[in-house]
Amino acid sequence: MDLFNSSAVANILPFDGTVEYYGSVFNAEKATNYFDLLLKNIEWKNDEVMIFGKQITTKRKVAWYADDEIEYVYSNVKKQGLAWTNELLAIKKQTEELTGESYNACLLNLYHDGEEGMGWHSDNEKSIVKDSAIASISFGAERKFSLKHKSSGETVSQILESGSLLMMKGETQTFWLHALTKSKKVRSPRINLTFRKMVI
Ligand SMILES: O=C(O)CCC(=O)C(=O)O
Ligand SMILES: [Fe+2]
Repeated sequence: MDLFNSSAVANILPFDGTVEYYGSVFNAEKATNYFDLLLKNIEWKNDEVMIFGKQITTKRKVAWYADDEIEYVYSNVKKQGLAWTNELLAIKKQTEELTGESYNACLLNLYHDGEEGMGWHSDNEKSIVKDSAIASISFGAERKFSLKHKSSGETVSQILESGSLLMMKGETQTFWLHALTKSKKVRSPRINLTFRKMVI
């Protein structure tokens, strides 16, 4: 770590990948403002996922925004990327500056409360550029984000604050799963954005 560079961010993974938690990068006022704008302006849809061969409609809502021509196949459902909104472009720009990476798509998730979460998975579809950075921005309720090593089972957790940035990169998706843990204690909504680099 460069001790003279105050923006140096530590890797929270012990091995086999890099996950950097920057903490809050948007102040509370900006975070609340973005939460309200995204809630209102994003075309939220219930997600369709395949669980043990059954099509399930999730309570969690999702949306897929991307540069032209990029589509996304997920649980056998093909999604055409919607055109970037002003606030998404502003958040994307700031995320690119902070992480020193560029992104061409964003998956948004709206969790109404702690009863909604996301199970263990890795974002390693062929449509994603291999080992590219994925930047995750959170607004609203604080939630626990966990990573689990695929062979050792070792886990690492991080509370994601409102306005925070977490970046996963390198071999993280090859060796680790991640999940958003459910919690009965969380009674307010959270919006998460994952900026990605898709193959074009
Ligand atoms: O909500 C989160 O923090 C995680 C979202 C996630 O893993 C995903 O969209 O692939
Ligand atoms: Fe993910």
